[in-house]
Amino acid sequence: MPHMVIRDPEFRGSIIPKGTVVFPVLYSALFDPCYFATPNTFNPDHFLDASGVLKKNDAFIPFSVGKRSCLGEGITRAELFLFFTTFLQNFSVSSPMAPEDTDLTPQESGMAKLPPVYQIRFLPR
Ligand code: HEM
Repeated sequence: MPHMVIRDPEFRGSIIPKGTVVFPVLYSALFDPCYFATPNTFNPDHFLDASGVLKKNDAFIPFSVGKRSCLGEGITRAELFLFFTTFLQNFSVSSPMAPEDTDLTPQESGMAKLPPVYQIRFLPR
């Protein structure tokens, strides 16, 4: 989302004049190799410590940060939790292909990274 600076802040040695429109690029944090060992691959270890316990990753900011961060973050997190727990309680998920043969490389598409088309099998538990 575009934002406009309301003062003349200094950022990394440069003054950003009041009124300048700034586009925060969340991509630069969400794919930062300093915080994600393999930023371009599906890797749950990005969010687990050495013991397999969930850990907070400061660069995981899909809802942005600060005063104008997403107002819907709470409801979105709750919905995702309810959706996936209900879903996994009721279905077994598998792939008709061997995992190593499934290419999950995102297809670039302007503003977003879209997943490629692939098949998944859902079996009622
Ligand atoms: C996966 C789902 C969602 C993601 C990843 C997401 C992400 C974002 C991001 C990145 C922003 C911009 C923050 C900024 O400008 O710094 C934003 C703003 C906003 N989002 Fe979401 N959002 C999601 C779902 C929702 C939902 C479900 C709602 C409403 C129920 C919502 C309401 C808003 C509102 C009102 C803003 C503007 C906040 C402001 O400008 O003060 N979002 N969201």
